[in-house]
Amino acid sequence: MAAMQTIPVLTIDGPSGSGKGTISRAVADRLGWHYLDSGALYRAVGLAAAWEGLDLSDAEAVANCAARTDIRFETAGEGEPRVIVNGKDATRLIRTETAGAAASAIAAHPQVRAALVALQHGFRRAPGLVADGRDMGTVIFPDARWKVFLTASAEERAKRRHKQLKEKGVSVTLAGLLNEIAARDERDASRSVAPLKPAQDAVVVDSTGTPIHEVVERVLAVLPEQLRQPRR
Ligand SMILES: Nc1ncnc2c1ncn2[C@@H]1O[C@H](COP(=O)(O)OP(=O)(O)O)[C@@H](O)[C@H]1O
Ligand SMILES: Nc1ccn([C@H]2C[C@H](O)[C@@H](COP(=O)(O)OP(=O)(O)O)O2)c(=O)n1
Repeated sequence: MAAMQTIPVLTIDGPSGSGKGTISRAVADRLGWHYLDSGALYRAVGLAAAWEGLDLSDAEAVANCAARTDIRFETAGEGEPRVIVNGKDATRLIRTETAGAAASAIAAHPQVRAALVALQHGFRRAPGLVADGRDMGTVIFPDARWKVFLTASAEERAKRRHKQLKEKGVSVTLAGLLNEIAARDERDASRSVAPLKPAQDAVVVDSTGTPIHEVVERVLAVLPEQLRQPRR
């Protein structure tokens, strides 16, 4: 346990579309650290529960499903790792807005969150971890050395998501996305367990109007100089 606590963690929490995944992967790559996409775990459980035809409001049933769902991340070169759920490649499926809404619904159950704690702690491996989510700095890694809360205006987040989905060939309206984002923000921030809010000791980074490379530098600036040396 003591050895585990010495492994450094940088947490990056924030609302949907704030750029957590993009920035966390880039920062983890620059540092040569592991990356935890905790949202993908909730999305995978939402999907597995839907595959089993479970009622997503049934906390016990979904928590049991979370405990027995096999979730693997497979990194193959550049880009997003593939996400394998119960042996099926769910990389694309988990990214749909439907899967996002299912994830947000099942994530409100304390029993489901509890079922995923040990799995998330297991990602803390040398030389370090960048953990991306909603409660990384508040609940899962409260002892993390560095904590960032990444935000952007709801309009900008909806525009980013719109562009991202359009590039994937998914057709959605900007107005519809803005509504979805506002509803998900509200549900994630108002739930009683692990609500979306900055940890007291988090540095808030607002990325509205800031290009990706600049946001990466602003997040890296939270870490000490010697860790930021380029690896190659
Ligand atoms: N600072 C930024 N400026 C413009 N687009 C961004 C920025 N950060 C992220 N994006 C884009 O916004 C979309 C959502 O980013 P993502 O990392 O998936 O956010 P999150 O994980 O917080 O939901 C992606 O298409 C990404 O390329
Ligand atoms: N640590 C986490 C991560 C995600 N969740 C929930 C809340 C979110 O609405 C869903 C999906 O999270 P994800 O980070 O993949 O979603 P976005 O990419 O930010 O839209 O899961 C959570 O409750 N706790």
